[in-house]
Amino acid sequence: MAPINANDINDAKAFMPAKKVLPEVETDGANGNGNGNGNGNSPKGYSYETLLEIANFLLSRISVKPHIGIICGSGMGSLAETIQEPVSILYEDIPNFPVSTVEGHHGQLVFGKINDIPVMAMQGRFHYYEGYPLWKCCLPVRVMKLIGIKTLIATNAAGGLNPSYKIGDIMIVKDHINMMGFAGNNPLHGPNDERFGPRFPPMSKAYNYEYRKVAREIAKELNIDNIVREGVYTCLGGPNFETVAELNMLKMVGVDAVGMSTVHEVITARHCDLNVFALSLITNECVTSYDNNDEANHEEVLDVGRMRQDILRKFVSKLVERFAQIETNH
Ligand SMILES: O=P(O)(O)O[C@H]1O[C@H](CO)[C@@H](O)[C@H]1O
Ligand SMILES: Nc1nc2[nH]cnc2c(=O)[nH]1
Repeated sequence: MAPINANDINDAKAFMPAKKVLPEVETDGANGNGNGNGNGNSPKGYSYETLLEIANFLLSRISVKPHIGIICGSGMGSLAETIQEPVSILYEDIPNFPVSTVEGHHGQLVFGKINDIPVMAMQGRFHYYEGYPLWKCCLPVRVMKLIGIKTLIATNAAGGLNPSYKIGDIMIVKDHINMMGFAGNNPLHGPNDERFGPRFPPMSKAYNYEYRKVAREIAKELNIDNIVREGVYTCLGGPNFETVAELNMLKMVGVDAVGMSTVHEVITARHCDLNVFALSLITNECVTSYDNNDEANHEEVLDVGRMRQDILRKFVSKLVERFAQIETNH
């Protein structure tokens, strides 16, 4: 056989579901996991001033400041299609902004209104497995804070680990387990900038209780309470889906749904005092038995997102309306 060369290795990218050029893997920490000093103060991190520049760039493009930020999960980008009077800005046109590389993540911000409430939606989030350090995955959350957003609604696609969960269920996230954090990989790793928040932020009330209660009420009003659950989410680094043994371990420690996002975004959001609501769309049932021949795959994840898009749009637009009311009353 002909010897393998660098071009052959590059050709392997053709088999990846990437739609854009992959980012350089950023290893600005001594441990090579991309997190060392990566909280915005390292030479390779982004300073408060750089984030402010991004925020000001965005504010110069819009006429109304958004109150609520929405992160659209894999295959859930159509949530942003409910936005009226939309102003879309591609990530690649925003100075110093990362770009989306994953199928099902369009790669743009959409500003406008949902039920008359000014919002900003990320049609595409950034994942650790794309090669971004966690602080960079969460950079848009800090930008949200700087442009005046008070509430973050994070959505994600996740595997259902709780045996009672079905494909297409929507799980209100009541808590998370930061598995990557257990190994020291945290978006807040590195020097702390007090202008964003404290060195040691609490996480015991990460997912706003009032929002969760209202979300359950909305589920009843929309007659979808039979598919709406409440549970614990965890994020693993990905990009591979989990082994049977890994899933059984997660189940034992109380995880209801597993994905590859959200946890670090929520930590960053709580650090800078955003109110947080998160939901998981259960896109696949996790395989916890060696007798089960099913295998998780990204196409199915995207298909379930499409299948549930109408319900999710209705649900999220009600959430936006009611969360805004709660904030006005406070
Ligand atoms: O968490 P979101 O971005 O919704 O996507 C989830 O679905 C993808 C795997 O199919 C992974 O990116 C996982 O994190
Ligand atoms: N880690 C992980 N992420 C997912 N995203 C959608 N489904 C899954 C899953 O089963 N596992």
